Amino acid sequence: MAEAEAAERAAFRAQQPVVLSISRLVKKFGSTTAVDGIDLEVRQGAFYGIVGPNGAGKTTTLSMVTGLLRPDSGTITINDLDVWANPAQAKKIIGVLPDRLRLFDRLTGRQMLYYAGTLRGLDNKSVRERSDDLAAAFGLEDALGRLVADYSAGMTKKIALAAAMIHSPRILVLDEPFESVDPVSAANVIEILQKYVETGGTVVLSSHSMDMIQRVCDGVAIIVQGQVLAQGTVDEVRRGGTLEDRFVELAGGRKAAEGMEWLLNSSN
Ligand SMILES: Nc1ncnc2c1ncn2[C@@H]1O[C@H](COP(=O)(O)OP(=O)(O)OP(=O)(O)O)[C@@H](O)[C@H]1O
Repeated sequence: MAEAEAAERAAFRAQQPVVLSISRLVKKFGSTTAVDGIDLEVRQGAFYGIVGPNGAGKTTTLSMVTGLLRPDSGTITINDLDVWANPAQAKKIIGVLPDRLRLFDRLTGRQMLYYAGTLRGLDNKSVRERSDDLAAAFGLEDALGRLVADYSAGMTKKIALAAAMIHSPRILVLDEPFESVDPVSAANVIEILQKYVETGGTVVLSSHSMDMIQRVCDGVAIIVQGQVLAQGTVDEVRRGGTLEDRFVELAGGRKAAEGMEWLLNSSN
């Protein structure tokens, strides 16, 4: 986005209320500290990206934010509501796209949206109307009658995203929403999400696509080994370079070819 526009948006964003606050969050799995004291604040209307190398703790963090995984310590509040003290209330205002999709895939797309909507308390008519709107927005009109088990990876991602949005949540937490999604569909999804944040919704997503984050997000956090090493507006974090350069610098540089002589010499 243009620099002046980005600065204007950042100034506006700084005046918005904090909708997600993460404080001193810790999660260990045995001897592995997956999340090591994370502090983060996300304001209303933000399009916020969380990036980090594989195993950095992104999914673990987002699972705790959405009430799926209990933290060892620390607090998470959404709209001033402590997620782990009031999980049922908090979940009403969150839409979740989890990382490892475990869907009821013996349902058709329409049945899955019906299930998601009804579970969130919507009546039949609203579910039907919203399902049609979402299917059109995600280009899934022709797939609604088919079993989700038979969807491609990208289609599965899109139906899960539609299910996450059907109850019009105030905050969407999306773990790698663009993985396997083709570029045209990704652009459509981004457009939908941009409209959503323009009308006061908030998006928090994790992604490995630095280009996309740099292009569409206004805030970003770089997480490495369970800690936030940089956070702020995308311009603050990238410091004049690209987000990818800053990411590689903080993640410890490239070292892929070291010690791989056996492979590199294999054609001799
Ligand atoms: N259920 C679990 N049991 C044991 N260890 C786990 C569990 N879940 C995550 N971990 C470990 O916690 C660390 C953080 O994992 P996490 O999935 O949060 O990383 P990530 O940043 O989402 O990675 P990726 O980009 O590869 O998806 C890793 O070392 C992982 O092996």
